[in-house]
This record gives sequence, structure tokens and C-alpha cells, in this order.
Amino acid sequence: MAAPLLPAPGTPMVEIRGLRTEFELPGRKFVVHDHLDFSVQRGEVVSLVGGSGTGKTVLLRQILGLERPAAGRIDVLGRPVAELGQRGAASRVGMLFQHGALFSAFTVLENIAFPLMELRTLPKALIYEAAMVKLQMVGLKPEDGAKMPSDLSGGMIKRVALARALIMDPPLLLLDEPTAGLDPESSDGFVTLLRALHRDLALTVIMVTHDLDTLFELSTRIAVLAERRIIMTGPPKQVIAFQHPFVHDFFLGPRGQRAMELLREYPFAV
Ligand SMILES: Nc1ncnc2c1ncn2[C@@H]1O[C@H](COP(=O)(O)OP(=O)(O)OP(=O)(O)O)[C@@H](O)[C@H]1O
Repeated sequence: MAAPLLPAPGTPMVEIRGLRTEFELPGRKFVVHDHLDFSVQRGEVVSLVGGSGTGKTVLLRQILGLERPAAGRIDVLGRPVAELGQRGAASRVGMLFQHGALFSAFTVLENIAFPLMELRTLPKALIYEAAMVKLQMVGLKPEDGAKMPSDLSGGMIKRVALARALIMDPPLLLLDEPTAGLDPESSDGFVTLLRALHRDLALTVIMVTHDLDTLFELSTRIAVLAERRIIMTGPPKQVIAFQHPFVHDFFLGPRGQRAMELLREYPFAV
């Protein structure tokens, strides 16, 4: 019997306890996470922030089941992540990689259809129909489906990658720097799209971002990764008030005034 897509009511979408992540370097171990606890409830949009190299992307990859922890437990949608298997994870967790990661030799529609094609369970015509629905869901036109990735703007690449991440209707979406590298107009458009999709598809979202506009526009909660664990999590206003050098620099350093303006601007940021 196929496992249900959603965990039982009240069970977190993601629950991480006592996570330790290490990488082998010549002659020593490099510890990225230690005693890290983190959980995400259904419907939340949680932004992970932290200094460069603190292990935000690695954490997303672990939630996707692409990396094994040295210790600790990661449950995704109510089950140990290892049990999802690679194919299972793809159908339950959508991931938007930082640089889109499109296949350059495939058309837009082939890129979007790829995860379903790999499953080899549905007829091709049905798969392309589903891909066409997702193409339009992310605001692209049917004729864009025949284009090659090299013909696309940065904003379009992100949209195609998002359509591909959503092809299997996952209830959980992971976003790694969704607006990095986009000009302000494309970035605003993409944030508006993400906000609408979160609402319309009842998605749960975990996002890594350095961009304060994206962060305040979308987040219902922020989690701060520092000292190898989540040192603070809460609504934006609470996190900004937390006394820690990283939090101070990130929100209240040179960018602080902008952060305060954004807090006044966005009703979400409570
Ligand atoms: N496969 C790997 N082997 C060895 N070290 C790795 C591997 N993957 C990640 N690392 C290291 O783990 C640390 C955390 O990497 P990660 O990419 O998660 O950081 P990040 O918080 O996302 O950083 P940034 O904000 O700069 O993107 C880095 O020092 C990185 O070099």
C-alpha cells in the first residue's frame, strides 16, 4: 500500500532531533551540526538564516534524504527520512536548488516532466499534460515549453525549476536562496508567486535566504543556525530582538534600518 502523503494531524512535517553532521577532512573531522533540533509544522514558511558555511544547504539536503547524518534523527512527513528512499522523497519533498539546476539539453517542458518520466509509471502524454499545467501554474506561457534553458531569463529559469519541484504535488517545498541573482523586479514577481502557491496549494515551506525582502515577505517563522545548531527560532520580531552577534549583524548591522522598514511594511512579520 502506498504511504499517505501527509503525516497524521499534529505530527510535524519535519522533525529533527540531536542531529550531528560531520565531514572528513584530511587528518580531522569537520563538524557542521551538533545537537541540532528543528521542527516544522504544517503550513509554516520557515526561513533558515545563518552565516556562510554554517550548514544551511546541507540541512536542506538532509531533509531531502541526499545526505546521511553522523547521528540524530530526521523524520520527514512523519517517517524517518531514510525510509522515503530517493524516489519517495522526490514525490513528497520538492526542492528548488539555488541555481535552478536545469538540464541544458532538455526543453523547458522536458525539464518539468523529468521527475515523472524517471518514475516510468505514467504514459508520456499524461506526463506532458501534467507538466503543462505546472508550467502555467508558475506564470509561464504554453509556448515557453518548447524553449531551451539557454533561451530563458534568470527569473524564468527559477520558475521552470519551481514547476519541476512541484510536478509531483509535494506537500513540502524546500527553497535554497530562491531569489538570489534575480533583479529586483523578477525577485518581487517570484516572491509573489511563492506566496500565492503557499496559500493555494497549502504548502509547507523551508527556505534558506539572505535576502531580507524575501525573508519578511514570506516567513511565518525564522530559525537561526549558529554554533552548529538552531540557537533561536520564532516570529521575525522576536528573532530580531534576540541578543546574538550573528542576529545583530544580519538584521541590525548596516542593513538594520532597511530591516526595520520592512518590518513595518509587511503585516506577516509579527
Ligand atoms: N560533501 C561535502 N564534503 C565536505 N564538506 C562539505 C560537503 N558539503 C558541505 N560541506 C561543508 O559544510 C559546510 C556547510 O556547507 P553549506 O553549503 O551547508 O553552508 P551554507 O550555510 O549553506 O553556506 P552559504 O550561506 O555560504 O551557502 C561548509 O563548510 C562546506 O564546505
